Amino acid sequence: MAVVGLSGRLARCYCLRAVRSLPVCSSLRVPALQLHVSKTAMGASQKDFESAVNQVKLLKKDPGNEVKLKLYALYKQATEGPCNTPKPGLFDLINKAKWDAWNALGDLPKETARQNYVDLVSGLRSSSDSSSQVKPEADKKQAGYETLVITSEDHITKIMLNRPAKKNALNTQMYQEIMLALEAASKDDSTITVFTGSGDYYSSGNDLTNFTDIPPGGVEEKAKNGAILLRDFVDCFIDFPKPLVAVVNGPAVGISVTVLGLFDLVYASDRATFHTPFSHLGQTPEGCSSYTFPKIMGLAKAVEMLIFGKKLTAGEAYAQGLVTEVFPDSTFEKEVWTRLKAYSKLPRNAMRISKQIIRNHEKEKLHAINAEESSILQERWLSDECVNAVMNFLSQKAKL
Ligand SMILES: CCCC/C=C/CC(=O)SCCNC(=O)CCNC(=O)[C@H](O)C(C)(C)COP(=O)(O)OP(=O)(O)OC[C@H]1O[C@@H](n2cnc3c(N)ncnc32)[C@H](O)[C@@H]1OP(=O)(O)O
Repeated sequence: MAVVGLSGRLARCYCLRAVRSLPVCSSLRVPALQLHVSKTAMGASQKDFESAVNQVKLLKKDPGNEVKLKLYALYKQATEGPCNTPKPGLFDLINKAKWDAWNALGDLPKETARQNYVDLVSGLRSSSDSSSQVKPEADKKQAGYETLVITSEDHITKIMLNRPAKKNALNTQMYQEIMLALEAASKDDSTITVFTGSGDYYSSGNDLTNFTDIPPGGVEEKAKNGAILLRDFVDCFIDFPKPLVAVVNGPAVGISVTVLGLFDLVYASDRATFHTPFSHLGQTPEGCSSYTFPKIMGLAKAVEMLIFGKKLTAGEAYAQGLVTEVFPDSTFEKEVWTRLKAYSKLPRNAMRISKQIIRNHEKEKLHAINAEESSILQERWLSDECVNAVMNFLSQKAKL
């Protein structure tokens, strides 16, 4: 009984929430994992640490209570230093187990705890990855994703956003699965990677219910975690090494529009629209759009979209250079996939290297812009303007 309770309570602590609902993996055992734990401070940066905290949520398998306790203890040591809180009472089993784990770290320096946390997560990730390798057969739906449908066929990896009942709004799980999918696609044998949406929408952007799940650290912690997630998510697009194609099957909103500036081809159905209503939501541009949009369409048109929330038709988005080509909805799928299948036969390395030449000199700049946009949004999410706009949507008083 204690173990079951421990799992539930621990899951609420320090970014372990996502692990709670997943099945326990008996192949993940503490001694093997401890081999990955460095006993000396190797100097993991704060960014590495924050990224590891985020990666814990990506684990596909529950690492078990012992490892969760170890993660908890290292997290506390890394962020607060040695345990100096009173020991919980004998019958407070869960908090006592947590206290014991933290206290056992003694005077371990914060930096070493930070590094050990990063190493432990890295070990967990490799165990998790190797136990969930993609099947060798191509052209099969890849398992392990709940919010995406991923298929590989004709040297094309297709990532389909798959929450049609919610207009493919991006919830936290979808952000995380997309990052995983991009990492896998960057290494698989496909030549190009394609994003599309299932149902009538491409995507309605950030899932506004993301704002409702407040962690123990309160709204500030929520905003901080959101900014880290956003930065990591957009970084994956900036760094993606192969040609990236958006097949925009219907309306696109918010972050699903802004990251299009980081894609290499954007094909749109004539039913698609492109809408970035940031001011309406008390928010500000993300996805590097504060830089890519003025560059793509000129300052005047970028301002209309990003500050005044003007919704563009597919034809207008094409005229502004955001979209590569528009197709009639009735023949959209057929025409686009015929085109993409032909492109996918082009030499893989040549395409990859060409993308590098075209994009690499801007990468550093894009990472810096992404970091800045994310940190500005972290503040915005705490503003009355944003809170009121989200409340209005959630209480069904407002739609776009
Ligand atoms: C890591 C954080 C990054 C943050 C950065 C991102 C910035 C953005 O992306 S801002 C853009 C945020 N998106 C929105 O504001 C869109 C909100 N949605 C709407 O206005 C309408 O739903 C929409 C115009 C898209 C579609 O309208 P309808 O055709 O009338 O459909 P419904 O409203 O009935 O939608 C069906 C169903 O889906 C839910 N839904 C749709 N979009 C979202 C969303 N973005 N977040 C959460 N939920 C969404 C909607 O509530 C309905 O749900 P049910 O009522 O349960 O059926």
